[in-house]
Amino acid sequence: MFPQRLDAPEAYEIARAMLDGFDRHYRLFRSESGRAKHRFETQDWHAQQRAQRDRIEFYDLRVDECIMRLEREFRAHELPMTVWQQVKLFYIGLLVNHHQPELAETFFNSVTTTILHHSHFRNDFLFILPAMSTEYIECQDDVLHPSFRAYYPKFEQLHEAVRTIVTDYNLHVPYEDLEGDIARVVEVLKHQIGDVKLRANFQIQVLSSLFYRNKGAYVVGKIVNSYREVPFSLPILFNDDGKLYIDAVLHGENDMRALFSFSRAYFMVDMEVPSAYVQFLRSLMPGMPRAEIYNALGLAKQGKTLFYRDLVSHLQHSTDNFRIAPGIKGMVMLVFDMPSFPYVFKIIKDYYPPQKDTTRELIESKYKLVKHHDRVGRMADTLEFRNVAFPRDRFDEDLIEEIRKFAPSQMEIADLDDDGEEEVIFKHIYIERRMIPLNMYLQEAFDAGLENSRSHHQMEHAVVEYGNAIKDLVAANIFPGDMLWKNFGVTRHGKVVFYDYDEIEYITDCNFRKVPAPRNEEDEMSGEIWYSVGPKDVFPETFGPFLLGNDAVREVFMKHHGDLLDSQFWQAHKERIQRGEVLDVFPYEQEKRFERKTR
Ligand SMILES: Nc1ncnc2c1ncn2[C@@H]1O[C@H](COP(=O)(O)OP(=O)(O)OP(=O)(O)O)[C@@H](O)[C@H]1O
Repeated sequence: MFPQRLDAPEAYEIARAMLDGFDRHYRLFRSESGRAKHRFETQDWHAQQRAQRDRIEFYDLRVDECIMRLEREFRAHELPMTVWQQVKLFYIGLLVNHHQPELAETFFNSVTTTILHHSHFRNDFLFILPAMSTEYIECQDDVLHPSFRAYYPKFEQLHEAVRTIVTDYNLHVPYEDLEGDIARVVEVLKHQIGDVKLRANFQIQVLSSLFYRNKGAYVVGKIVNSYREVPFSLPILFNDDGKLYIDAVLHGENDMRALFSFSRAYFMVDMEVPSAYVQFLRSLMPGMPRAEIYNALGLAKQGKTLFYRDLVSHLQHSTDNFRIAPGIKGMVMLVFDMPSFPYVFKIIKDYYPPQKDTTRELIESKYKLVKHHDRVGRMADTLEFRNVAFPRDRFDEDLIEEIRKFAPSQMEIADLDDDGEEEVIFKHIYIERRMIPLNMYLQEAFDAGLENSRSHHQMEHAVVEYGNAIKDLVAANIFPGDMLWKNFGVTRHGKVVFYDYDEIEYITDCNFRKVPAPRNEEDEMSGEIWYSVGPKDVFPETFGPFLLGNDAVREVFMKHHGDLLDSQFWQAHKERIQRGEVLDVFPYEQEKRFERKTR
């Protein structure tokens, strides 16, 4: 109901207090992101990774603070709905000319749903849809610092233009060989522009802030010529002498999507108007949902809001049902999907088989670990929802039965909004990108016959990528725990990504051991494990029998990744991590990197 009169005396003050809460959040978020430049310049990689982790918590902390203030000053949970409706109108008024209105609306939703203990479903005082536009936000103060900068060189001035672009970021560290780097960059850019006439609008646009993550800083931009746009990114890294160099030119939508993938840590970017960054990035990657772009920028709550809107809209424009996900069922997770929607939904079961010695809390803590950790392109990010509702009539019966059987505590079926239609409400659910489970991908190749060169290549690719995925995880101090094929998926770009987190451990917490030699014949003949095994003991040489039953798979695996069966490999990495070394894991293929004299 739209209030006819704004007659609640406290409504304006509450709206003001909420916006103050949000503004404080964004100020802190932005300054932490802004400090990434200094951490990069001083090569403080541990601090960079710590900041990436810590920043994820900022949002919930600020929401809690804001709720405490509203309770203290206004006894917020006792306020009637008529007051909240007026608060919302004042809040909208306060958002005129705001630079992050879409984030502030989401903040409003987070605060009010917590205070009112309501589900997200169809509350007319929430921002179910955005009230404020984010189009063209740039303000007068920002004229000197627009979200992106445009450079208009002539073809023969490209070298100077790239030099200006790079030096405009004002990094306080010298380059090892800037002119050489620029020459290499220009060569690739020229190739991308192609042998075409440069039109009057020919320009290079770059986002005004660098994108920082781990040990890299990235220029992100596009070349515009007539109606054609070529997205590109320049990764800037440090050499061993503490000098900078440009490592590659990434170009085209696929390269950009790999850079911004859901399987990597969030970027640190100093942004006054995040929606302008998102709009620019969307023009580089039209196929990437805005939700995932917000996530990649560290604005995960906004990502969640947009994801939910996309899902609701998808439900309105589709007719298929939620069903049990294809593949081998999980022992601790109940997984379902909808064929027309590229995500999977995961609920923690209430009961697990005896070999899974775990608890709901432990499983949640493992998922949280992954959220906070550098996912190095090898672990899928998850969105976490509580009390989320979907239409009952979009569920397959056997899925409902499966949930009733294995996760009854997680599901309620009710008509929430009294419209005569039932909803299925999930207490707690994880959502992540759908991939092809690696066991199914391999099976596809086996079924087509490995004598067929295409299927052989598919099998080989899967096995090599699987090993690469494990090695990247190891570099980032992650032991996947359960390394069976079924726990990995293949993305649309053919990358292998891990998604089963319930047995994940830090490499540094594991003891990598060789299987001891049998003490006697009895030991040798025993089918049982006769030696003592601690809870964190891992025996890499025992991985083989589970993974390598197929001869062709074994051959490829042993050729490329035999070291994974050697405890020494794991132990050496553990020691390296304990020494504090941070390895590079590049969000692009090795072949993309420039040849350099020293590296
Ligand atoms: N992101 C995904 N994309 C596609 N399928 C998935 C995805 N995540 C899970 N699945 C499917 O659901 C199954 C179970 O998922 P998951 O491995 O997360 O559950 P689990 O209970 O932890 O498994 P386990 O029994 O190995 O511990 C997978 O084997 C796979 O078939």
